[in-house]
Amino acid sequence: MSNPVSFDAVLFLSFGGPEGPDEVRPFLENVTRGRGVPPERLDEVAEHYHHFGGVSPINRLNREIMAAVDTELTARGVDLPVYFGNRNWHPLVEDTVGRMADDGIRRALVFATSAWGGYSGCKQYHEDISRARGAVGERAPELVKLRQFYDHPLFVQANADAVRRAYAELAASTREQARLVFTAHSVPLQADDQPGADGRPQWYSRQVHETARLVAEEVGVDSYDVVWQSRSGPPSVPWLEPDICDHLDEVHAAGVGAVVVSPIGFVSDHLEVVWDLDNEASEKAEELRMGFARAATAGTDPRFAEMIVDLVVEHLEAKQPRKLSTLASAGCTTNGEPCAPGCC
Ligand SMILES: CC1=C(CCC(=O)O)c2cc3nc(cc4[nH]c(cc5[nH]c(cc1n2)c(C)c5CCC(=O)O)c(CCC(=O)O)c4C)C(CCC(=O)O)=C3C
Ligand SMILES: [Fe+2]
Repeated sequence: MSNPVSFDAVLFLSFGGPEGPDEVRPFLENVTRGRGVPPERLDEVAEHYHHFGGVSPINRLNREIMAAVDTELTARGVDLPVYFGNRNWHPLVEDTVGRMADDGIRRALVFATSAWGGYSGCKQYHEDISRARGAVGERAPELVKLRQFYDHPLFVQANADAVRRAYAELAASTREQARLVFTAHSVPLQADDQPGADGRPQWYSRQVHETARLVAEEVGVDSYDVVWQSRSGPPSVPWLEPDICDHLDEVHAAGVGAVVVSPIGFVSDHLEVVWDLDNEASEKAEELRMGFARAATAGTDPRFAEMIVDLVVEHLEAKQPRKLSTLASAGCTTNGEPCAPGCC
């Protein structure tokens, strides 16, 4: 007799990125489809990709995480294949879900590479799931997305250790006085104002602040900042602020001599991290003659893959969630249903 709640695969669902110069434009067009991003912004972002030969590191990094997840699943005795699908570039999630159907997959757990609630981090992944299933039709497997993990202890610890390593990179003379600055992707204020699963607005930014608090606490730093990066859209539309570069001016004027920048908003060192932080923000710090150390993202830490498997096992065995915050972790729904009516 078959177990009604058994799963036969994991789907690793991410953003996607181009892997060659010819792919940059079509990728950007997929990302911004109907989203009101001005063409000048697209030209500018295309340049960032071309600076790296038109190749985003995101797919390679995701494949590395998936390999680690595969090893960890085996180590924990969970026999599930891992499939890879993206929202904006190949392998596209529609094609992957088709392949899963061909392979006879009936029900899969979905890990999306965003820790957060909100439109881009949660609801848009639900839309991806629902669109992919629609494209495949009746044969499509049931897809259950795993919950938001912004406060999972392994995510917090991986980020905290990266912050400690970044402090160690700074010259000893500036280390003591260095300011800890967390960054995450900015979003339009209107998007952040949508109610979350708890019915209150600022679901995304509240979770980012919560992760920052938990990571700072783990590192033992009691004063820090949360700022935003990579804003796009027309200048007339307000987004979360301040931007990291404006913030560097501000802390410099206040006498800060060095910063540790921790991109907790992202799970890997993809293009928005390496361009906007390692190029733009680090250049800005150099202009200001401030010490600058960028903490690693959590994805390459072995604890990140361990956390993914933890989330899988938590779901399979209906365990108590391992979470450090009292703020909710929503996002776990079937076939792209919203977390709650009107959520994110
Ligand atoms: C909250 C958030 C996350 C974190 C949660 C998550 O990880 O999901 C995230 C991740 C990422 N964002 C990425 C890249 C881009 N994001 C863009 C545009 C936008 N992002 C937004 C938000 C977020 N984005 C928003 C509100 C827009 C405006 C247009 C829209 O409403 O959709 C654009 C278009 C150009 C531009 O407008 O800058 C690009 C190229 C990459 C891949 C980088 C690589 O290739 O290595 C990743 C992981
Ligand atoms: Fe949600």
